[in-house]
Amino acid sequence: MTVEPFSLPLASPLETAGGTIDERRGFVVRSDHRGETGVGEATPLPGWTESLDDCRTALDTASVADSGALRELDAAEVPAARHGAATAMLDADARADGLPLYRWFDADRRCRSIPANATVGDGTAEETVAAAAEAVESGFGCCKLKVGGRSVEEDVERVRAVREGIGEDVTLRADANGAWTRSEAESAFDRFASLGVEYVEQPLAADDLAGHADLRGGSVGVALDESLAQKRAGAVFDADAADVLILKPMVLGGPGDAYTLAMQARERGIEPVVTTTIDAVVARLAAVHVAAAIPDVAACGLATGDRLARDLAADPATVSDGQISVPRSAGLGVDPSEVRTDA
Ligand SMILES: O=C(O)CCC(=O)c1ccccc1C(=O)O
Ligand SMILES: [Mg+2]
Repeated sequence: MTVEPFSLPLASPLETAGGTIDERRGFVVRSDHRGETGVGEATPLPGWTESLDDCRTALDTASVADSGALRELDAAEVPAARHGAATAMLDADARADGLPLYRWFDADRRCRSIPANATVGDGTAEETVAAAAEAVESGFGCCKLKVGGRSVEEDVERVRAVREGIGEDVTLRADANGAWTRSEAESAFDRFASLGVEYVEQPLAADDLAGHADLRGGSVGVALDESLAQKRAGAVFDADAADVLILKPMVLGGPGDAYTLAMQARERGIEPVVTTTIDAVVARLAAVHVAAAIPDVAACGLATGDRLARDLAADPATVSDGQISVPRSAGLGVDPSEVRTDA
């Protein structure tokens, strides 16, 4: 296994209630397995995963373990490092079996494209309406707005302005990134109901599973994201705390773990939604394959590639009309030799 660092600036930083993401640093991982070279990506996001230093240390340690690198990497401790190594192995496996990765997960499936939501960062009402309108203009049928960075009053006005600007037919979601108190969340949910908001991601702090369970039951759903990063999925299931689970393969330890969790969620009547952590092309492709393996998947947060100023390779999973095309070639759909950290 080889490990190569990269650093990619964002052309359009993502403003959230938890801060601004303006650069992504990580590692390209290559691994020889079953006669194929597979490629993976470990792009940690502190707060969500281990730090960049801890990721590097874990990958270096795993790469000198001559077999079973994956066994050295604990999904709870170093999820991004494990994602990098696991993706490289899966890419090689799927290549060896001549299947696109999503069909390596489920050979019976055929999927040409998956629906995506547009991701609209925090901003003034005018900025938010402009970004949402541009997304709808380009064909997105679902927009996710970052909220929680300003007062509930202001966020309600932002969402109202967007709803008026884009009409009734576009699905609207919000993501508070854990910013609200229980009473702020209750008032936001009341007001969002009449604006047709489908669900709010992480309205409350990650550890408040009981508070999230109490918010459920109305027309606005509860989606958990940070809670899943912090807690075991079993605790989220046991608390009946979610209508929707946000699955970020980079946070969960890899594409295989994310796929397994998606299927477990479905069995419990919880809708899985796959998203990136604003990753480079290799990890975005892995997430696209996880989403493609889920029958009738809901719109996913995977249209994030255009935020990067440059990338590790050309992206074969193109976005058009709010749909992401699913690569049909074996593995992830990118040639490992075309993945370059100095691009
Ligand atoms: O879900 C999306 O639309 C894009 C991904 C996204 O919002 C995100 C990206 C990086 C870190 C956290 C988050 C988040 O969902 O909170
Ligand atoms: Mg989120």
